[in-house]
Amino acid sequence: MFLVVYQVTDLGGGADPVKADTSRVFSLIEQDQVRDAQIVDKEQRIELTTVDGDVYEAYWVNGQGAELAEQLQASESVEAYDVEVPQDSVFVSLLFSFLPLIIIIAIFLFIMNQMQGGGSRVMNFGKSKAKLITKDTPKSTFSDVAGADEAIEELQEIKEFLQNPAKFQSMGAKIPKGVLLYGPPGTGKTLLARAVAGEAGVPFYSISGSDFVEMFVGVGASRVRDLFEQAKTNAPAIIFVDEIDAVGRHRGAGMGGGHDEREQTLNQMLVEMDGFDVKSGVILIAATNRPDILDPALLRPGRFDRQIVVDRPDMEGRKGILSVHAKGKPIAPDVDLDVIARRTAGFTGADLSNVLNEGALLSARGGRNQIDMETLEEAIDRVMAGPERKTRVMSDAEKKVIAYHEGGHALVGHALPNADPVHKITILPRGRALGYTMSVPMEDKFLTSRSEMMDQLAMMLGGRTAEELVFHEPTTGAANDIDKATSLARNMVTEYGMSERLGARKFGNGNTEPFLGREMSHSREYSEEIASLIDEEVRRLIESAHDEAWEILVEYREVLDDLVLNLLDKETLSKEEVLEIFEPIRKRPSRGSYKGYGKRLPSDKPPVLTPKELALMGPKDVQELGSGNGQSSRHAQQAWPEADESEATGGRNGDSGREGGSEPEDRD
Ligand SMILES: Nc1ncnc2c1ncn2[C@@H]1O[C@H](COP(=O)(O)OP(=O)(O)OP(=O)(O)O)[C@@H](O)[C@H]1O
Ligand SMILES: [Zn+2]
Repeated sequence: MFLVVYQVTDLGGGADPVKADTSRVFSLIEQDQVRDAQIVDKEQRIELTTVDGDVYEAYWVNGQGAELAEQLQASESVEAYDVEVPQDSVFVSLLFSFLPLIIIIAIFLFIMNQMQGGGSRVMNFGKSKAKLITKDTPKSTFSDVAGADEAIEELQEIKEFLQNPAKFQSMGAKIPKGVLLYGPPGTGKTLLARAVAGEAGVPFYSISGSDFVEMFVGVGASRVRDLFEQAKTNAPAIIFVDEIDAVGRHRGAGMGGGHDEREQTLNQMLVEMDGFDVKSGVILIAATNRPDILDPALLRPGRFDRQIVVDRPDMEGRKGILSVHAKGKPIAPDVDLDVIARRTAGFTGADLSNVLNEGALLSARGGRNQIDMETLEEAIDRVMAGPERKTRVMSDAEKKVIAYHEGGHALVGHALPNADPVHKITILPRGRALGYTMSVPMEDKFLTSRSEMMDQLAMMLGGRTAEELVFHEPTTGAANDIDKATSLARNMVTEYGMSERLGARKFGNGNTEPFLGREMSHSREYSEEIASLIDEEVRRLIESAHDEAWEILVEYREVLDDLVLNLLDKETLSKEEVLEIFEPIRKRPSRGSYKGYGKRLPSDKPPVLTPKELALMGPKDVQELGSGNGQSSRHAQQAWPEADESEATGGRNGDSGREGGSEPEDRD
């Protein structure tokens, strides 16, 4: 910073000054030899240019500065002189006094950042603020959501409230403050929440729980406050918190006694929820796929006390979702959405929308102007197992092993009475699988019987068994099958009470996904004896399934060879082609009755008939059934010959269809 006295001229012009004695400088000035000068007060230095153009530099002692200035001013030859008083700017001096503090804070931030898992989040949390909370008024309506009729019905009330809060308030109606949507990823929870806002025409504030947690200390809680403030000023409105489990986990259950930041955020959310009431016209909708780990405080009355399941769609639902997403796409006339819905058991809405999108991409790439059935079939395979890897080169020997392996699955499955029909076999590598056999259940199932599980076990082991039988050498290809078979057998013993020796009891088995502290208490809820008994029973189930697969494959070795030849030739066989090859196979009889009753004798009385079954029977049969004499009871037994073995068992609902069936039998 220059303190300019008089006018500033070009000082010195860049020539290097010659060092001169102070006395010389004084005398030069006195003799009017100096043209201009620059005084640097702080350094007690003077730089001068003589009338001859020489440049000198000299230092003076403290106090001489004023004298110099006086002399310069008095001198007649001096055209200009300049005093420079270098002074630290306010900013610089502040910087220096706060520098230690700044360094400390920087180190602290750095450490915090490291603790939060690295990255440069601290540096850009200003940025993330912008995208963290999004606000819009969605255009979507309930008609964009298919296959979730029950959820929509439940949300109807919320929509009506948001459309006219005053009406509900004047009636003193109790409206839930919070609605929790839970279900697997991609089932349309976000879509539903947006549809409520769209239907009611209210603003939709959205934030994701994991974003909260990723943020920097103390910010999470204040963001929650912001969010509620904003929503309240724009009420009626919806606040949508996706992945609420990220903040709403059981408090104090994290590693090392809990995550402070998360807890603060959660507490703030609870405070906000308690603080607003129906009058505010704000409704909180949260989504999670882990409702089990939520802090119970969140689920208490007055908070998320309305809970709605959003599950994988059933066949009708899948068809509906497919039609929603087919809208606006050029679908070829040969496309039958019914067939596609049937083939996609276990798919979520997101998967199905992917199928149509993949179909559109494939068609565009292939230069077609319509999406046809064949393309959609290919799209299903892609969504199910990743894109076909045509480039992967497989040796002929490996191809043969894979063909026998897949053939083993298919043949065993076909020979068993309860396995799902084979839909397709391929030895084309896809995703992580080297080949797969796809079987499709006839209908969505919510209960799986013991006999069905036994058949599934044998089918799972069919691939490995074929390798053993044909090559006398198993490969790594069966690892995934073995994994699945083991967990199924283990579940049968420890979850579904299907072991005769252990009875209908549950044993925590660590098979369920471990979470929080629970994992530990899970591992041992029973004695060593029980543990080894469980192992023995699991082993028995697997062994008997293995034996069964072996028997079937030995019996139909010729059919297996035939199938393999065809597979090596065509790589993919359709259902019809497979059925033709399997022509000689006779289905095995139903398996022997379940002995798990112990001393208890099963009733020989058949179950009641459903109205549909009654309608199918002639009037004579009904009469006989109703008459109650010995003869009719024998008749009834014949009408239901498998009375004592088709014992329906504790169901795995929903995903059972996928478990046993349509998932690729992976050979990785
Ligand atoms: N029931 C449905 N009807 C129509 N489309 C659906 C349905 N479910 C999902 N989709 C499609 O899948 C996409 C993803 O669904 P969405 O994001 O709503 O799932 P989500 O349950 O919120 O998933 P996540 O738990 O991963 O957040 C939607 O944008 C929509 O295209
Ligand atoms: Zn396999």
